[in-house]
Amino acid sequence: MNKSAEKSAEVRFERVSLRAPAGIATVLADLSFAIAPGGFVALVGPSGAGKTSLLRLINRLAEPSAGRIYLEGKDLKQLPVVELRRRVALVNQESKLLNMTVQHSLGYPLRLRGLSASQIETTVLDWADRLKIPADWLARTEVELSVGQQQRVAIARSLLTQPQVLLLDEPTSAQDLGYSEFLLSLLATQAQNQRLTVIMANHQLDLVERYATQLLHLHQGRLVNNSPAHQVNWSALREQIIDAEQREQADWDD
Ligand SMILES: Nc1ncnc2c1ncn2[C@@H]1O[C@H](COP(=O)(O)OP(=O)(O)OP(=O)(O)O)[C@@H](O)[C@H]1O
Repeated sequence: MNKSAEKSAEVRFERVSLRAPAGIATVLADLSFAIAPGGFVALVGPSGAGKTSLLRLINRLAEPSAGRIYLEGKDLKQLPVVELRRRVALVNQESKLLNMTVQHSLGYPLRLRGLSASQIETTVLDWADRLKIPADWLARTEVELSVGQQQRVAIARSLLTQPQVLLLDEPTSAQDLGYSEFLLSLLATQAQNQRLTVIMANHQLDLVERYATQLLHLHQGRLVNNSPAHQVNWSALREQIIDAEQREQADWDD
């Protein structure tokens, strides 16, 4: 990697490995890559390849067993975790509303940042509208929402704090095609216009290929492809991932 790419990188991994917490199994092995500000990264690979683990490293829900991770050139370990998590938001696969109504849950991170009640209300209503969260959901609690509806609320809650980096773990897994398409297009616009850096694990390659600017392809914890999206042969990639998943399933069945 040349020096200017290193300097301008928003997120940079330098020979990062991760071992499973209890044991010697290597979950991620020797990963090095850089993501530019405003990049929209498709993080792909078969189930178990390490996508969730990689996302968890970036907001320090896990620590590398070797190597370093940088945010705007600063080692993550030198950033206070609270500051890091304000700058880097993670929407994981089971985001919860913590027993609050949707409206309270959306306002909660803004309250923590000290915004006034009227600023909170305006921001919440604005982002609910942008993410197509109907007004009648706002008074509901978790048990009154489907998994897909909870997923939308979790994404809105992360976006309204305007993070610098947004980590998304399968954000469209419970959405219909129309909403998935809408969401990716909204994220691409945020990336382009607001310089939001998006790193998204997603299995729906046919959708992802239309919006991503960079591909990170993991296989068994190793980075097997890091390319600008326009250089990727997406149909070959789809075949590769399906093959890997079928091989793993066959090994499992034997
Ligand atoms: N806490 C843990 N302890 C032991 N092994 C773990 C732990 N977390 C993850 N692993 C293992 O690390 C590997 C990568 O898991 P990870 O969840 O990151 O994969 P993934 O690519 O996100 O998969 P999926 O697409 O199914 O969500 C798997 O083999 C998993 O079993």
